[in-house]
Amino acid sequence: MTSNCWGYGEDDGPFFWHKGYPIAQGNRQSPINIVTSETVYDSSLSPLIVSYEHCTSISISNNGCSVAVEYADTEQGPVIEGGPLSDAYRLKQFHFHWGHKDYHGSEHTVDGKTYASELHLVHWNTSKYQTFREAAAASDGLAVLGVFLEAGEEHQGLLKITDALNMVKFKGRTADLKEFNPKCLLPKNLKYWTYPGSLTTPPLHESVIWIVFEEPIEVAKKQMEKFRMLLFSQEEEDEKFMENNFRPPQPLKGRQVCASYN
Ligand SMILES: NS(=O)(=O)/N=C1/NCCS1
Ligand SMILES: [Zn+2]
Repeated sequence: MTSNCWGYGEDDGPFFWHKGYPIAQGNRQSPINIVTSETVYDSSLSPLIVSYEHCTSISISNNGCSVAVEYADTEQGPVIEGGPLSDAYRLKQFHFHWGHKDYHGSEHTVDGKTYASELHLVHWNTSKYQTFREAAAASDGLAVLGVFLEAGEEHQGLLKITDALNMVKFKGRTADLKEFNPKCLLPKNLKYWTYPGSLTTPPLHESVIWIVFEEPIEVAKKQMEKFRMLLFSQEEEDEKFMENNFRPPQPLKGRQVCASYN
């Protein structure tokens, strides 16, 4: 399985990834099932500080496995710090994972419960590393915020994203998306779980400090349906609808999941 021939299909999906990426069977893989009765309240976890005031989003694109909004890599960019983080981590991009139907689609699960989708806000450690690429391969290089999406009321802040999806229907398409501040996509309550894990897509680097919010955000069914009209395929290829682009939970291998609340 070479670098760019992985996917979510029957013959290139998550159960095959270990052939090209042996780390898939490593000791700190993600996602995981969060067993709430086994999480441990860590009173040393300070509040997470989300400083998204200067949000220079650039574009929204269909990269063939998800839809991602990219941010400019500038000193004044949006950052997170505090919580389980020892350094400042700068927002690089955010993207989503979702299912064929609303009952599944998230990557992390909570006591076995799946959600319709999961938003990942991907940040990199600019205190210790020079580039995202370098950070993505380092054990403390990335911090990803995970937000669960469940079907319910229309999400006003997400409208700017779901209304732009028709411009990036095909793999490889990119469209301008300026000044989008993703703070509106975070839940009201920032209680979270945190644990050491990995990218959930190849190369599956074990470089992520995961921060998964307990409270889901609500999005309308029609907004979820817009994600499902995206395609894994390019314009001139046979249509393959982009759905079920999630990796199932991986073995915990003795890791401790900490809770920011008691
Ligand atoms: N889903 S994820 O956020 O863990 N995976 C990624 N791969 C490249 C950038 S983020
Ligand atoms: Zn992701």
